[in-house]
Amino acid sequence: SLLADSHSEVVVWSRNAAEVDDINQSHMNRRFFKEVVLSPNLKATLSMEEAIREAEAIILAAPSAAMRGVCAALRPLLTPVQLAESLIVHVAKGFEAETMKRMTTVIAEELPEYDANKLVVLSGPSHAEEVILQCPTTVVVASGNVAAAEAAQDLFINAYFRVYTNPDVIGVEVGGALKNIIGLGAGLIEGLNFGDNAKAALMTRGLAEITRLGVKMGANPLTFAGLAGIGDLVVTCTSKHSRNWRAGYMLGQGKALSEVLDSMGMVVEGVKTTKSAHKLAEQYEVSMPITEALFQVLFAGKAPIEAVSDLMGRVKTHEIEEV
Ligand SMILES: NC(=O)c1ccc[n+]([C@@H]2O[C@H](COP(=O)([O-])OP(=O)(O)OC[C@H]3O[C@@H](n4cnc5c(N)ncnc54)[C@H](O)[C@@H]3O)[C@@H](O)[C@H]2O)c1
Ligand SMILES: O=P(O)(O)OC[C@H](O)CO
Repeated sequence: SLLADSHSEVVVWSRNAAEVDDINQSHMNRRFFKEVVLSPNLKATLSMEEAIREAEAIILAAPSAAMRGVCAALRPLLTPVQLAESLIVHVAKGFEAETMKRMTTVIAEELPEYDANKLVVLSGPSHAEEVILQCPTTVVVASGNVAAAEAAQDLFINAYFRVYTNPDVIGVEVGGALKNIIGLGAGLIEGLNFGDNAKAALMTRGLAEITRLGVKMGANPLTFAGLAGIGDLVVTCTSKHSRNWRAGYMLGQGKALSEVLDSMGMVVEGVKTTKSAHKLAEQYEVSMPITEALFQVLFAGKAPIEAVSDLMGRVKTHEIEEV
C-alpha cells in the first residue's frame, strides 16, 4: 500500500485466494484492515511468477519462519537481469529458528546468484495498521552496499514515510528481532499489573541486553540508539497494535502459550526469537537475563510472577558494563 502510493505498479503475492480477490475486486484487504481502501495501483496474485515478472524491486515480507521457503520458490523465477539489477529488500524481524541465522544470511544462501552485498533490510517502528493510514513513520534501511541502501531509501520514502540509511546490517537485523522478546515482556508486565516503573525498567535493561548480544555479533552499538533499536523497542512495548505485546499480556494474565498463539491468527515473532536468542546468548557467552526469564516462562513452565521475582532478585551489579 505504501509503495502503491508512490509507484504505478505494485503486485502482492499471496497464498490466500480470498485475500487476492478482495484486493483485486474491492481494493481492500479486510482480513487485516477492516475499513481501509487501497490504491488501485495495488494488484494481487496467487502466482509468484506473475508477481515478480519484470519487477525492478522485490520486497520479502513473509515471517522469518517462511523466508527460506519463499526464497527457494523465488530463485528459479529470477531472470539474469533481475539477478544483476533488481533491488531485494526484506522486512522480517526474526532469526531462522533452527540455525539462529539472520534473514540476510538465509536469503543469500537461497539466492546464491544474487549479490548478497546488495540485499537490504528495512526495519524500525512501523506498525502496518498506522502506515496504511499514512501516519508519519520513520524507518531505517541497511545494506553492505551504500548504493543499494540509497536505492531502497528512494523507493520507499514519501511524505509520510521517512527512510534513513545505515551500513550496519547486523545491528538493524538483530535490533528488529530482539525487540520482540522485550515486547513480550512488556505485555507480560502489564498482564501482571506491575505498572509503568517495571515497563520502563524492562525497556531500558532490555536495550542493554539487545546491545550486548548485538555488539558481540558484530553490530555497531550506536545502531541500537536508533530506529531499529530503541525506536522499534518503544513502539513494540507501548503500542496497542503490537502482537508481541498482546501475546505477553495474555501470558501475564495466566493464559497458556498454545492458547495465546491460537487466538492471535498472526505471527508473534518474539516467541521463536526468544528460543534463538537464548541459544545465541550461550554461543556468544552474553548475559541476557530478561531473555532467560522469558525463555523460562515460554518453554519451561515458569510462572510469570516467579520469573519477575527471579529477575529482581539477581545479584547486585553496576549499570554500565565497563564500570
Ligand atoms: N505487521 C507489522 O506491522 C510489521 C511491521 C514491520 C515488520 N513486520 C515483520 O514482517 C514479517 C511478517 O509480519 P506480518 O505482520 O505480515 O505477519 P502476519 O502474520 O500478519 O502475516 C503474514 C503473512 O504471510 C503469509 N505467510 C506465512 N507463511 C507463508 C509462506 N510460507 N509463504 C507465503 N506466505 C506466507 C501469511 O499467510 C500472512 O498473509 C514479520 O517478520 C514481522 O516482524 C511486521
Ligand atoms: O506487532 P509486532 O509486535 O509484531 O511489531 C510489528 C513491528 O515490528 C513494529 O515495528
